[in-house]
Amino acid sequence: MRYISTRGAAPVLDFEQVTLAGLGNDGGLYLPEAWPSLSAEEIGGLRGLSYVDTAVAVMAPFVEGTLTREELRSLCVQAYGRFAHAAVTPLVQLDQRHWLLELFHGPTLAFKDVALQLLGLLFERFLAGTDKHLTVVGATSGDTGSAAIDALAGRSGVDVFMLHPKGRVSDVQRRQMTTVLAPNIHNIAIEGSFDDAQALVKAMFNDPGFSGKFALSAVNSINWARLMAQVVYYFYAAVRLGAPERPVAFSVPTGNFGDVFAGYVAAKMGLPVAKLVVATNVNDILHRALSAGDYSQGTVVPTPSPSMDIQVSSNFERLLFDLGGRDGAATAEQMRGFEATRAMRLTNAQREGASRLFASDRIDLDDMALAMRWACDGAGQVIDPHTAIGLAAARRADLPMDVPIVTLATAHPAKFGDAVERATGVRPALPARIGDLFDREERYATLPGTFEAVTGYIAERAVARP
Ligand SMILES: Cc1ncc(COP(=O)(O)O)c(C=O)c1O
Ligand SMILES: N[C@@H](CCOP(=O)(O)O)C(=O)O
Repeated sequence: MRYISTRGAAPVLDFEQVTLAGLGNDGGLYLPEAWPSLSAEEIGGLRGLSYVDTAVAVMAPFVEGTLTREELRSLCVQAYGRFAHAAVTPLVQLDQRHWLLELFHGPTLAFKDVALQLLGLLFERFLAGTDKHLTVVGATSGDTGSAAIDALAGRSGVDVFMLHPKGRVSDVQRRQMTTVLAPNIHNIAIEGSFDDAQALVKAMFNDPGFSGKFALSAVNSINWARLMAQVVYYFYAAVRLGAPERPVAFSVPTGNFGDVFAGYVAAKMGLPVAKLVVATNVNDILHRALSAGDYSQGTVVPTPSPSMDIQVSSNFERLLFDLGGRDGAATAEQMRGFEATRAMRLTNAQREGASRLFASDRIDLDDMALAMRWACDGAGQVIDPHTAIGLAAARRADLPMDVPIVTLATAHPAKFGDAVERATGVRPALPARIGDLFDREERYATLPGTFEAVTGYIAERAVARP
């Protein structure tokens, strides 16, 4: 499999190269040159398979030429062996139509573990026997950071510099990052929002002086391997609910558009997806883009679903490229326009293409709390604020009654205990394996959110290219 950039001017890469590279050197995001497809028979054949075997069947075409099926299987056995549930991502029924897909049984209690446990092992494999030293630069609104740190702490050949917006992640999220004291982990709280942190990371990749000096790599969903691993659970859930004979809809709490783009990839591969509901909180750039063609950046408003407090959604560029006829030059121009004015209109082709598969909704604080209470009182499920946004949108979505709707449960409720308790009166307990989180020592730096401050800090600690 070969990978091309959304902006058309970066070198074409294979799977190993794309995993190590992260962002394209033209500022674009990589995706497969062509979507692989699974026939209805092959999708039917996934029924009854374990998570690991489903993962191998779904991901094999993406790693072709780099990993054999056996090598991929062995990495998946290791990655998913760390999950606390035998089904890895179990489905839970709420009522006749509504289901939760619990994606939070990994080591750091959010859906990010599904991809990052695998990515950590891929880095290890691709670095083994080389003298390469990777400098991972990442931005987090809370969950990517802890999952990446868990996956990479103590690994040789890689340093992680993780930027989070100071005071804008939950206490559990912050401590999951800052109490990991391995020497290759460097947490940085920046003054600013997640968007500021993400812009700094992209600027580091795009700065020839900095990216020429350090072998930069990414753990955010700009890294293709992240999305590839997330495609798996759409297949895993849908075949359990009757695919390929029966279409299934998904409601996805959305911020950076990575998780829902993985659903789009599943549909492109042949999975019968009735609808992908993009559920945002009041930071609603994606809802405005999909419902009115208006992709213009607002000011980030802090909410009880902090991981979705995002106003510039990285992966939207992948969708614009794919819907716009895969024209790299046109995507580059559209993105340059956005970067200059912080606003862009979707073309008619992009709007029409998106409306075939996507619906969207914006969920405010009251509706988020209502969804938490509905799940708790009506179905005995305590859910986190992000999942609640997905569920609220799922319950309002205009879909035929016979289509099952799966809401992606993206985080464990204990990560957001205060918000859950406020809405439901129930205080979810931290799982025993991190029960002592609040007794652990924290270590992190606080920096102004400027390119000079952050790159200066990293340059003093990172290993330069030979
Ligand atoms: C708990 C949780 N839910 C939802 C999201 C949004 O996912 P995405 O950024 O892939 O759209 C995030 C952050 O990525 C998250 O951490
Ligand atoms: N919500 C995310 C933001 C980063 O998203 P990513 O999927 O691009 O890594 C987080 O928790 O950090």
